[in-house]
Amino acid sequence: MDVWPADFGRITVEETDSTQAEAARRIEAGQALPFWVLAERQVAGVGRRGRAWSMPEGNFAGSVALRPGGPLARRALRSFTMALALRDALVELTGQPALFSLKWPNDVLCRERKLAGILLESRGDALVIGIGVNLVAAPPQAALEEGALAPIDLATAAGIRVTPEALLDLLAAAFARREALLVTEGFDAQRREWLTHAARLGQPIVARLADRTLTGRFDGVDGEGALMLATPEGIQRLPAADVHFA
Ligand SMILES: O=C(O)CCCC[C@@H]1SC[C@@H]2NC(=O)N[C@@H]21
Repeated sequence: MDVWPADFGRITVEETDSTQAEAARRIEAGQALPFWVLAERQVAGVGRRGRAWSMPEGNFAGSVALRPGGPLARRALRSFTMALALRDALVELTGQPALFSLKWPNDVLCRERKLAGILLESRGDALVIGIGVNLVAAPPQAALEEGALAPIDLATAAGIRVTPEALLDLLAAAFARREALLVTEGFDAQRREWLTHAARLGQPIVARLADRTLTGRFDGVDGEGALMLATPEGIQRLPAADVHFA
């Protein structure tokens, strides 16, 4: 049984608009960092690129606020740290490592469907990382954007019912462990580990950018977390994109 990481606070709220906004308000109010905030109900969750994130009761909606220090670009590497930590927790809960893979930049998949999303937001010198996990229910495909990866929930995919609190116990411990390793050893070990779990590595993918869509082979992730896409015009380095499986 993992123990709660000593220096992280833990706040549980019955209902909030978004745990991202809740964490931001608490930082503003002087709450000591780092801390986790977990919501039993989240009524206005946000996803990447301003999308809405629906959260049926029983699913996991939580955010961790920390002050990572270092340059802004390196803060974003926590999306890999968090994805690995979430995978650790899910493997520990299910005992089924083969079920879970990682999709660049920061989704956790189960049976190649979207199980969880991670959102990073800066609040001054603090970083707030939000995690949404479909524990008991997934949104209907019709509620998602066209071309979005089909969602799945853990209860259906792995036949196991997990409470948000039980997931947080393991996730917080795994994240604290991996965050400490990121700080002491740097990104490369996590980059390489992330790649061993990456979905569609070496396979065709589609990367949608603000102004164009590129098709190519997913060739890896560089030392700053950018996606490397091999196209007929050569290797393209993409710091940000929406990835779709071809
Ligand atoms: O678009 C994504 O894939 C990221 C989704 C992140 C959702 C989580 S749920 C907890 C936290 N609070 C929010 O409002 N969003 C994040």
